[in-house]
Amino acid sequence: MKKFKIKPVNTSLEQSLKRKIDQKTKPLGALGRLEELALQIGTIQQTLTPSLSNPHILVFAGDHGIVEEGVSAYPQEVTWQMVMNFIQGGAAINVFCKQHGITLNVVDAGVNYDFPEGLEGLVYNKVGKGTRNFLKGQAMTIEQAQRCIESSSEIIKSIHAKGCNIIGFGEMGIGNTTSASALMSLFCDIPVAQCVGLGTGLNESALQHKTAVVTEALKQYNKHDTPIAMLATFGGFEIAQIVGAMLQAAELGMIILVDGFITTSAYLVAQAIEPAVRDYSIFCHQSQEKGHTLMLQALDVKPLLDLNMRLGEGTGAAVAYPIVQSAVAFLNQMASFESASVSGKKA
Ligand SMILES: O=C(O)c1ccc[n+]([C@@H]2O[C@H](COP(=O)([O-])O)[C@@H](O)[C@H]2O)c1
Ligand SMILES: Cc1cc2nc[nH]c2cc1C
Repeated sequence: MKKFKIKPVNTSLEQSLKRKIDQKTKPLGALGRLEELALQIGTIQQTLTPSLSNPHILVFAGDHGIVEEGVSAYPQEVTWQMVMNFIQGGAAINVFCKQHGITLNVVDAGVNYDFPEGLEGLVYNKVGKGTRNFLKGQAMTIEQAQRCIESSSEIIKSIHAKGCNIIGFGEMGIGNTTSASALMSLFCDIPVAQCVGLGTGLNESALQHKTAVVTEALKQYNKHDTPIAMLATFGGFEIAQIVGAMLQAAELGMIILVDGFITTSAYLVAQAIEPAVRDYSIFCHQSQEKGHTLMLQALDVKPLLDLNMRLGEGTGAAVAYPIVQSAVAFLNQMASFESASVSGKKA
């Protein structure tokens, strides 16, 4: 198994960054969460003048054998059809990436479809044509999970080599909220019923069925399983590739933008493998998918946005990006009390 060397961020600059933030022409603390972001980014980059360069969002796509159990409101072919939509520029994530100057890459991590060769904008990294139904055995082999992690880490290295220092992750995969719910229940130790939600839009009776499917599947869990074994048993190829991508991005000191419910489930696995991935991660939004609130609470993190979104694709990360830009911009560009000759707080 590939080992990632993720350094917890060095906090020695924290005091100087705080001082710089406090000297800006504003009441102390008045930029709220933007101040926390500026501090985090300055600490990640070890500078009082951080910058964001060549932002990317990667959408990992994969199919799920568990859809045989009737756990999604949409048919499996939507996964490949949406991949084509991403490539043609017509999805929500295309619109938001274009709006904010973010480069979008789409990765076929394991879609159950043979894409024609040479599609521009598609990264061919298929590890299997969809996972197996995890009600009937492991979704993928440990070897496949490892291959996902290793191959996606290579994708991140090549993007980093193009000068990218901030990267968001999104996903596309009919059925993947079922995997994410199973992972959440295991990694957060939260009862299944609180982890399962409507996904793309189930009705009440289908929700009960989905809950029963996850409950039954989790009987396979063995408490001696490693995070990789848990990922292989209940995950998806796109989820596993996001795990490798996050770990590699953190090793390279990049800022990681975490999207919604499924992406955060990948983060749970990444953090279980290497806890220091936390220092590099920004939790962009609170998805409307039921389990996401508890998942974020279990992680003790507060997302930047709560817009009732539940799309995935990295859309929460894309919409949060300008907020991250604002944090870096105020730190670099605002005047200080001294430079602008503004009186500071009364003693
Ligand atoms: O990101 C989220 O929070 C989110 C919440 C619910 C659904 N989704 C998207 O919907 C798909 C999975 O839903 P489902 O019902 O098929 O499991 C998948 O393509 C996800 O990108 C995404
Ligand atoms: C249409 C559609 C678009 C999506 N994008 C991410 N998940 C999705 C699920 C569906 C069904």
